[in-house]
Amino acid sequence: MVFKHVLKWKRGYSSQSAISRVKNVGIIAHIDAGKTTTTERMLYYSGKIKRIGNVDEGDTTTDFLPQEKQRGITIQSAAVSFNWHANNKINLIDTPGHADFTFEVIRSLKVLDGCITIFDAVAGVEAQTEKVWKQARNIPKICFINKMDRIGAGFSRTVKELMVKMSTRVLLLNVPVFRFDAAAKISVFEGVLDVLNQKVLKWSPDDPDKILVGDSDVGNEYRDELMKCRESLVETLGEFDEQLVEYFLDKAEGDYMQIPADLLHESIRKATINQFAVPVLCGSAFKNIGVQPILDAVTRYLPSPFEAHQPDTNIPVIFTQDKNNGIVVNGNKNLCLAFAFKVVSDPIRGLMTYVRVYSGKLNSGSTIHNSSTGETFKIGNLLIMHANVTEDVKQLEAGEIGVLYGASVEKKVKTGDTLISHAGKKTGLRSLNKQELALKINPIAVPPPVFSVAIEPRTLGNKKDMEQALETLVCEDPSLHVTLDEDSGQTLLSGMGELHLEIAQDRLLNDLNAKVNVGKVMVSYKETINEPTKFETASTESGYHFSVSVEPYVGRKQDAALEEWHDLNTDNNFLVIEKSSTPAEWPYQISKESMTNAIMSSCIVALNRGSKLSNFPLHSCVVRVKRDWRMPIDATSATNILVMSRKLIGKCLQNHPEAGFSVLEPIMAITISAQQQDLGGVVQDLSGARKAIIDSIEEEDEYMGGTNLSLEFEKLAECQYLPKDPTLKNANVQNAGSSSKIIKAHVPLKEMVSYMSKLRSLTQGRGSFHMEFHGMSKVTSDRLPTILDD
Ligand SMILES: Nc1nc2c(ncn2[C@@H]2O[C@H](COP(=O)(O)OP(=O)(O)OP(=O)(O)O)[C@@H](O)[C@H]2O)c(=O)[nH]1
Repeated sequence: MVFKHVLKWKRGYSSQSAISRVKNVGIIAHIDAGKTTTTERMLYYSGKIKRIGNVDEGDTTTDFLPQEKQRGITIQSAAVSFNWHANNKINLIDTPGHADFTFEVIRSLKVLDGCITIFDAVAGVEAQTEKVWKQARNIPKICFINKMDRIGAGFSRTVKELMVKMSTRVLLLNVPVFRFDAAAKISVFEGVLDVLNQKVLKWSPDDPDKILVGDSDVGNEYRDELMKCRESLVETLGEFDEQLVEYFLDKAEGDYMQIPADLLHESIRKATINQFAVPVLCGSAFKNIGVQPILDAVTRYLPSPFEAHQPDTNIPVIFTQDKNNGIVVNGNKNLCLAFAFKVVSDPIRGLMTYVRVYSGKLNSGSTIHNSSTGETFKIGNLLIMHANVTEDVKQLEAGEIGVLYGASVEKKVKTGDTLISHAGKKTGLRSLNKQELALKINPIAVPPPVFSVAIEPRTLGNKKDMEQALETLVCEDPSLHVTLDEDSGQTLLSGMGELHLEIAQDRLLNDLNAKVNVGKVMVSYKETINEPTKFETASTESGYHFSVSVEPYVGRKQDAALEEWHDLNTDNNFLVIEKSSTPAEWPYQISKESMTNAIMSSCIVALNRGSKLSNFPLHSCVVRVKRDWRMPIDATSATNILVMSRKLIGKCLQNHPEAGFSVLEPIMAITISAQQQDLGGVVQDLSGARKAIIDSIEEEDEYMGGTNLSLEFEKLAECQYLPKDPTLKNANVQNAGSSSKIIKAHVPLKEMVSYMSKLRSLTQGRGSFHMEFHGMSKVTSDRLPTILDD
């Protein structure tokens, strides 16, 4: 397939003006809000696809994995590039909404400059949307209130909830327009009132290409509404934009209707980029209503790579704009800084590494330095992705998202690595100084896994293939973890939830053709240490001396002069190396990084093996290396340190009394929506059989989420002009007599296995729930025997 819009776009856009027309945006929301449906319409209206696919028929562009088509849900983020109005290029990532795939969202957010947040107008602000909104805190957003065609859709109710729950001001760019169907006695959603251009836009329900644009004079029917919306918009912008206030008072003579749309566009753009407020639009993606205005808003208000929040780095750097070279780090126009955010295994190309280039240019065939691993190698080919279709390119420029692949890159780059190269053909990396080569973009935090399954090869001969397939799986999705229990020889695959593991298993068996047996889903328990162990010491005649202890992690009281902290990036464990009396100049032949990496590897293996109490991996522990450590000056390998430190940690754990450890279990925060008549059964089941702690039960209409709601935004929401929600009346007629309640509780994960089917039977399918990891908690003594028996 050839994308004519891609070809039209003039690549090689080093000039400032071209980069400023690129938008790297993500589409985020709770499951089923309509992200993929909206993405599909955007692709259609941009001309990128000729036919609209639908989630329910399994033929959308971005949900192309067989598992996505079968289940009608997004599992992996898919990137598509398209143009909007000739010169604006949008690189869009459709992200999954299910909580089990949160890591997929987090890693996409890391490389995005702006977000479109989608809300289901009936469900309002849902739990996962709140969560991803917080994760995207540095990223400017626009909001789309979708599913306005559904009975019970509440535009204003959702906007109010949005303001209060997300603590944000809103800028209503359009508001819904309804037609009253006298025969059915219901209000039917048919378009929007465009507040800036003072127009009514109506779409034809049967023909996605027809927009029935109203006259610029909106007529008496909508004039009053338009005035109120404009007044509210200008008043909100006026709090932020003095120039707009001046224009309003002087040139517009205090008339909200006299402010030109262009002036408002610029003001909204500044307010959005500075995260003073979020623009809000509405529509129904499924009915093809209100999608084009989202694309206008993306190109007008979301930041270009120039204006976006630049990434956080290990060493402070200065990002500047250069007329000819785009974004430049520390004034070095030849330095290319890129970040790997995803690795995918492709049956033809092998491992494909998705990167975002932040500065300079990444050329195919150039030599790059992976500053996260210290390795240097040549890169092969470069691609730009359009969902599952590829475009070969010679160069990726600052602001672009593309893919590296080829034998020379395979296994040399993993998710979260920083890549550095130099554009100079002759000198290459040699022209970069030590600091530039050590520059790292802060990696992506991997959430802890809560469920596991045991995996075993069907025959001994399948073992190697199994290990390779698991390696590929974890390389693609670092939120999956593989651990090997050395005593039992059992391999465990752990993930974020039941669905996450189900999909991983599907992929393992069907895509990677692993011949394995998979056990039943189990909760991932951990254990922790209650007080520090004794120091265990090893000294050799050849000059090695190490003393190690294991202690509970109680926060990071780092004293940089005395000790160095290293995050083991798993199970909240850390390594602390106390500073020895090493001279300022490192005297040893092996580097400090090699020594540290060897001890870190030992910590991970030894802590994973558990203690005398159980063999659950240790969590929230600190391995401390006492300051009297030393090693032979002329040692050339870190193997001795690796073996020695692993044995010492094992000894610390084995010599510590069993009572000095506690088992930890994952606790989940759950939010259940149930109707009044089902409430008793649901609450009884939760607090009885499931050992839940019920935090609150509230009326759904009054429910506004967490306890830290900002009073300031509650007040602002009261003052914000919001039109009436006529379809709420339709819903009230249909749901007369049944009010919904929201139950919030904390429950051990063990008690929530297969809860969906239980809730269905308790509520006759009317209830729904959302669950997210809250934290690890010590298992009480009454429950411990059952867990250890399990
Ligand atoms: N009535 C109505 N249904 C919609 C609308 N938009 C989406 N849907 C339906 O809502 C369901 C979920 O849509 P998706 O586009 O898959 O939602 P999503 O947010 O991408 O879902 P995940 O990626 O799995 O989180 C599908 O059945 C869609 O047909 C809309 O505007 N109106």
